[in-house]
Amino acid sequence: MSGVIVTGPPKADPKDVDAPAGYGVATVHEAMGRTGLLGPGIRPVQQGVRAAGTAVTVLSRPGDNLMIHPAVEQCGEGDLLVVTTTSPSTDGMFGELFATALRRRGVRGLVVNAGIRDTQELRDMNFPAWSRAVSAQGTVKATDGSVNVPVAVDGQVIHTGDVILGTAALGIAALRSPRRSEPSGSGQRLVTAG
Ligand SMILES: O=C([O-])CC(=O)C(=O)O
Ligand SMILES: [Mg+2]
Repeated sequence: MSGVIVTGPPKADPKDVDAPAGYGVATVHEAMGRTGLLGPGIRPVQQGVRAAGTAVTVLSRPGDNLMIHPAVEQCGEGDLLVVTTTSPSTDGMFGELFATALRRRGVRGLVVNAGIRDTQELRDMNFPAWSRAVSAQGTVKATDGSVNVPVAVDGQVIHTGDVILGTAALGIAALRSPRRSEPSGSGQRLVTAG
């Protein structure tokens, strides 16, 4: 796989990120016309958290978390990291070390369409995270992939710059703004994870 790292992608307007943060996922999803709900395969790692952030996306090989490293470098204040793999995987590709690095950059949380580990530490850190699986299975750091390209997560395509909202109930939704189709990339989708 030949990868690409897109730097300096368009970011959501902070008011578009913070506006839905006070509402539950179900409310926002309904208000957006019941569109974009991701499947229930992505589950909260802990209860009692809510996160809203701008998507930085990662496409990795299964069982290989190399690309999360450059993705962390692309993350900044108010972002939320979204990771998927090129074929299904439940390996634990994210844990407390990555969470610590992301938190230092002001990142608000994580959605990983694969496995997560160090879950007790993530709860102790109060780091909001949603995943397909919990698994201590280690991953290699060997193969290139992509950062900030569109990624598919449980039935929806998430673009870098989309707004992601997560709460600790069931469900995850992706809601697309019509502006997203503009070539300038100035629009964002609202993605909710609950
Ligand atoms: O290091 C890894 O491969 C993933 C992990 O456990 C961490 O981020 O703490
Ligand atoms: Mg670890």
